[in-house]
Amino acid sequence: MGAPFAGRCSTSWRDVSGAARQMAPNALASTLTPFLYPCLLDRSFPIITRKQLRTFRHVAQPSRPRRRLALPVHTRRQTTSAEAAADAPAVDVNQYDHLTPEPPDFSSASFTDACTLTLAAGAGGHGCISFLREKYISHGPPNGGDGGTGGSVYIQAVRGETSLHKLARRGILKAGRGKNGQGSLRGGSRGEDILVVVPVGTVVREISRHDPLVEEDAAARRAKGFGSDADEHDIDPDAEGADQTRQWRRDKWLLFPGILPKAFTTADFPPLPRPRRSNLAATEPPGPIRLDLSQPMAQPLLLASGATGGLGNPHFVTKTLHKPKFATKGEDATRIHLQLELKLLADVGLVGLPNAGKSTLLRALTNSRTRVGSWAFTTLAPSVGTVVLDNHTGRPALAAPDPVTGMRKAGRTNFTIADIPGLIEDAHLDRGLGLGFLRHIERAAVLAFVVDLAAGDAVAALRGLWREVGEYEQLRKREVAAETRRAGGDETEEEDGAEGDQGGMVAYTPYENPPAFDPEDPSSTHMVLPPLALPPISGKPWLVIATKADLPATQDNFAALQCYLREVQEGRQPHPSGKVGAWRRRLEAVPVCAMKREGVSGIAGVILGLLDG
Ligand SMILES: Nc1nc2c(ncn2[C@@H]2O[C@H](COP(=O)(O)OP(=O)(O)OP(=O)(O)O)[C@@H](O)[C@H]2O)c(=O)[nH]1
Ligand SMILES: [Mg+2]
Repeated sequence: MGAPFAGRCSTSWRDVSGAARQMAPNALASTLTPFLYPCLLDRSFPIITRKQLRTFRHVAQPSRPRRRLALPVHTRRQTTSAEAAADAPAVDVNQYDHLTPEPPDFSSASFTDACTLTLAAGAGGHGCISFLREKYISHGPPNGGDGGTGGSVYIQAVRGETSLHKLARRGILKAGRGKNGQGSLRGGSRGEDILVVVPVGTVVREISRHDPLVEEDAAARRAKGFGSDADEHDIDPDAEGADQTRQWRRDKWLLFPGILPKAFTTADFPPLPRPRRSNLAATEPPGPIRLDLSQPMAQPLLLASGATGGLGNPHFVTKTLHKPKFATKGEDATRIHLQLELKLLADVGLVGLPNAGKSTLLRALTNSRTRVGSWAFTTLAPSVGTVVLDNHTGRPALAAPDPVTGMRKAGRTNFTIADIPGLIEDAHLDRGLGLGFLRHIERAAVLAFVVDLAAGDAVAALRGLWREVGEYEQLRKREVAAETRRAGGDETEEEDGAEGDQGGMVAYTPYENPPAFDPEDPSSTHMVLPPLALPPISGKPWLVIATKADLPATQDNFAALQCYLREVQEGRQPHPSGKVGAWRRRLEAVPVCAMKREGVSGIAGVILGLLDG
């Protein structure tokens, strides 16, 4: 019961409630509300408890409005079509346009293209200490089951996933722990596996790893006087004292209830069994993990196998010890700290200054609903659109027939275009949104430089864009070289213009055609494949799309751009990237007004020529 309201009003609740009981609720509401509500609001009503107030509120609820009866049809006033048109809000049905969209038409998907993630395999379940108890067998033999193996962590690249934002939010993913063993020799069940689903195009790099078994081995080596860099083959695992460090590890043993911990020092404990790995561990990729999941995977790939479970007490029966009252705990599991980086897979990458019209162009070419606005950095996340060719019927490939088979490639029915946020001058110094988004055009087969003809010198803009792309390429090379050094691989850096490397990255190939596994070769696993070779960015075919050609006084700018490209193609001008072996076979500039879809239809043909040529 709440505290009563204190007040000065002389009317008592009893008077009001007595009156209320005699009146119909609606009548009460209409009669008393003008009087009561001010009293209640300034808390001047005497001794009304909260419960009474609730009762009053219930009584004074205004009744629901009555349902109106439908009028007979003949009594309704018929409105003429002219009147209806005058009353209706002025909506121009032709006003909506895919290229000048309103905010509700913008797609707003969350997008994350890089994140770190910790994956923890499941720990093993504990072994069980149990003894057979049956009628007439009061002290039977030990029958504790082994602990279950922990859950494993798998990864799979699938089509349909487009972003890493869900994983970025999780931070850590843990597989299930194995269940403990039980009596009657019942082993614990396996822990639950987890599957990390990533978009196709994700690059996975291992940052660090916590492997309890490796750390225990290292500790054992140190205890025996070997340096941490001692070769594994130098150490005899069965040597006297090899398991000394594990023997007295209290935390590895489970004791029967009632046994005091001091029994560890007095009882004749067997040596702790050597740590075991589950059989699945043999199929893990060799660490440190570096994967390029550039294809959809038919099956998940194991990243970290669960730890093995502990041993039940029957394992410790000896000639002298018939009823061991101890079992071992399950092993701790591996934890891997990974960096995931998504590099969108698109055939064409749009590169341009902010506000150049990239997103409008993407909307003109595809059904993309990317945001468009007349200010810089409208686009904050990359988006990919698909250009459908000839209504999905495909078109004959332009490439020459294969000299061996004499067959032409299958007709292409579509190609994809990636729109990324705009680059500004000195983006490599982290101005604007930086260069990070260029990772999404790294794998594109063709680069389309989008230049705004109405925003000053188009040639200077093109040179500025190439400068930033060149800086990005240098940055990536340094990163890859550092990563290769960390992984203990080849330290030599690739020469400019040579085949691009992936920092020893292992490209994933579906399981259908696994390379032969050679048990004699320690480096041979089903994952080791030739490194992926991509041409450097300056070696990719490229074109220039000159936007806003509808605006006045842009013709001269376009003519100067065309002249510059012709000179670059003929070798009279250096390539804008400054690289010697850069691509300059067929340089074209396409003038368009993306907002009115003018000149856009020719772009698909030019791009197809570069893609298939
Ligand atoms: N006149 C004219 N305006 C255009 C054309 N293309 C785009 N615009 C306008 O230019 C402005 C910028 O267009 P966006 O497509 O958002 O430019 P963006 O390059 O994607 O810009 P960021 O996302 O900031 O990098 C918008 O107001 C468009 O309507 C064109 O061909 N002609
Ligand atoms: Mg944009």
